[in-house]
Amino acid sequence: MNIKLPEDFISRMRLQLGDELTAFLHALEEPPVRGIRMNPLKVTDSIKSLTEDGRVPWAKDGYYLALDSNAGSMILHETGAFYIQEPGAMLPAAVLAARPGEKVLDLCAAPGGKSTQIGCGMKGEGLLVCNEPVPKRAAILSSNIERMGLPNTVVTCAKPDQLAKQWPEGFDAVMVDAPCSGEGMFRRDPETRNEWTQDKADGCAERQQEILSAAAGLVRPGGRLVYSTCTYNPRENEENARWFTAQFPEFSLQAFTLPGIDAPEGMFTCYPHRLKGEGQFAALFRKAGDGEAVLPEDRSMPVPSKNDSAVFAGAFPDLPRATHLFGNTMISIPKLPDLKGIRTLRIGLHLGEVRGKNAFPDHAAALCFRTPAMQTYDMKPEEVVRFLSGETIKSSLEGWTLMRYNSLAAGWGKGSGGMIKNHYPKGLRGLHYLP
Ligand SMILES: C[S@@+](CC[C@H](N)C(=O)[O-])C[C@H]1O[C@@H](n2cnc3c(N)ncnc32)[C@H](O)[C@@H]1O
Repeated sequence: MNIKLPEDFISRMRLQLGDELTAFLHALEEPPVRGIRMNPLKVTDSIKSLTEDGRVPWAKDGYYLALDSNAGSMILHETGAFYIQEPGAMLPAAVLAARPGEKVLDLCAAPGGKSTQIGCGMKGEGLLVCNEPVPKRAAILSSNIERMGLPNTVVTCAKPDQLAKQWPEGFDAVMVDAPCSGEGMFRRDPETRNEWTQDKADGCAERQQEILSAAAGLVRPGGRLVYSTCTYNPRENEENARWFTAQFPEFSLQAFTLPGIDAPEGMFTCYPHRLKGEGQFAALFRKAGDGEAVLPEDRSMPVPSKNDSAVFAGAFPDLPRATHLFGNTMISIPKLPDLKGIRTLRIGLHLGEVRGKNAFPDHAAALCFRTPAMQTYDMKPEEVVRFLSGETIKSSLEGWTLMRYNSLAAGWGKGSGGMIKNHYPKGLRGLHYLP
């Protein structure tokens, strides 16, 4: 790795770390640390071949991952058995500690590392709104939410101030994992060293203040806010955290501890020479008072006709009942927040469609299925590789079939005349999956 660190960055880190600078610079030239988070909604036992590098102390279900692991190409990745995330990045959601039944907003959510960690902690109960203002990134976020099988999740694509107007004090907990100067990426992605300038970092600090200002209004009295970045820059981190409590005195920093982490002042930075992970900062705030998170319900969204509901429930009796129609898709969400005027990509669990007399299940519904009473087909490794590339599978089964691998659903197939026709989404098909 021959890309030099910017001189201004080194000078600032000297002031920041003093005697530790040499150890820090040395650590930046070491190989990066990788990690993986098992999906507790799908996997009950850890997957031995992927978890033998040991646990990440501060993150439930987090493990270190060998540098040369090809976990991202594995079929188990496609079935949502795990999410690849470097260990430092697992800290902010661990600090937020979202609980089942809460209303939680992840304001800067793509590609979904923190969102999926939060969603797993909520065990599919309550409401998780994942927002990403950049449309292409929001689509990736939505697909990761689907893959991990998280129901009760809404994916929006909006600016934070629009959400602040729509949902004042609507959430028990808000995550602000803000866009930043990315110094914590210098080891994992050395190219980022070339893009860094002090001016850019200053620009990030201003944008972070705008996002935090919007976030303040979204938290209910007594609720929590976690602010995080993947940079070491105090202007974006500690100074912004203190700026926030000065601007919004109803918020105060809260001490937190997690295994291997002690933050008596409510702020913590992962430095690679101190902890096994890449750079990450997290601050925990609590809003004064005590109040309920109230999200106005949307009563204008269409509901499926009785006939269509009956057709769908008849074909898929084990799926939850459809509560609304999102375009042509039947969805299930216990309480629908008011989404009028907000660009929305995903609402709750997408069940499927009814066309005429026929019901067609959605891919998301397959990935959310936990204990199917319906027809399943357990694929062998060579079959699942073919299934994920769009091929048919030989079988005498008839009708809709949940296609599984290692007890986890990979998608839908429909059996007819000795073949199971492939309903794995065209956009996800690929040839390079590994058993
Ligand atoms: C650090 S990344 C988030 C990573 C994500 N939380 C995860 O764990 O996978 C910051 C995200 O904020 C988005 N973003 C950019 N400008 C924003 C804004 N003004 N408000 C909210 N999010 C913004 C970026 O597009 C980017 O996806």
